[in-house]
Amino acid sequence: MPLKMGVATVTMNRPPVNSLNTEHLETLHRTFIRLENEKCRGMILTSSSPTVFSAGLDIREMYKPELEKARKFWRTLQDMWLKLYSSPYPTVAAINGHAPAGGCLLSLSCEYRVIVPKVRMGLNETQLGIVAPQWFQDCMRNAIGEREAEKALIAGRMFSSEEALKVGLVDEIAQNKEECIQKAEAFLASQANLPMLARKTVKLGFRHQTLSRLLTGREADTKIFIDYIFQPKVQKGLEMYLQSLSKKAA
Ligand SMILES: CCCCC/C=C\C/C=C\C/C=C/C(=O)SCCNC(=O)CCNC(=O)[C@H](O)C(C)(C)COP(=O)(O)OP(=O)(O)OC[C@H]1O[C@@H](n2cnc3c(N)ncnc32)[C@H](O)[C@@H]1OP(=O)(O)O
Repeated sequence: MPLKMGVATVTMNRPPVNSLNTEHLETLHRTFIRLENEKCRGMILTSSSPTVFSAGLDIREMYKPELEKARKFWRTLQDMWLKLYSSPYPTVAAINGHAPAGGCLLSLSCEYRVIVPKVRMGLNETQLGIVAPQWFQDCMRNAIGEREAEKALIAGRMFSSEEALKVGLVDEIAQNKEECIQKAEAFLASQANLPMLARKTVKLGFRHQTLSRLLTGREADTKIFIDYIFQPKVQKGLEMYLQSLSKKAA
């Protein structure tokens, strides 16, 4: 995590697709805490993969899990998201590859998004037979508005880079990762002279409702997750999805 002029670039590096298991989520959470403690001036979130930003939650954490491990997984996801979404420093996602589901959530939790061409992003949970949790939905709604979010979430729509720009899911398209990082740095530079306290207060004001919805209902949210994924038909769906992903590789 190099800090250049107080700006950190956090590069996810969990091959092959940066899927988010408990350990990876813990690493991200610790990183965001450290950045806050070190009074970082801005953060760029990106990926070491040339084709994938993040494939979202690691489906193997939800497929036939032990109950306590599944609970821990979900609480760690909540912790990581609460830290990122409420970060006092400016955040940019340099989306240098596909960003389905939890990968899309990561980018939506940043303040500004730059994407490379020819990749897809969105909350595709419905297509997997699972449901994007309320706070995932809130992040999408906050980015693109009620009507577009409702349509996208019901369909589990994956947007192309161009479609994402058109609907406001991302702020800019860059030609490649290098340009993506340059544009991310330019956004952070545009924020650098703003009084930090005022900036942070306005950001948290906008995000307060979404954050408190989870903060006041964390246990209930965990229970909803557990009850949902332990349903036999949901497990069957996850099994088939995992098989389809593996078959693709074969
Ligand atoms: C109100 C009620 C609310 C109830 C809430 C309850 C439940 C909801 C809970 C959570 C919400 C879920 C959020 C999620 O994030 S679910 C994950 C969704 N992710 C996806 O659908 C992406 C799947 N992956 C892909 O589409 C592709 O892999 C890719 C990202 C486009 C990359 O393609 P590429 O061709 O480069 O790679 P491969 O497809 O060959 O994959 C390589 C390798 O990785 C494995 N893999 C891919 N994605 C995942 C994943 N998300 N988890 C685990 N493993 C993954 C894939 O199987 C391959 O493995 P192999 O061993 O075969 O090499």
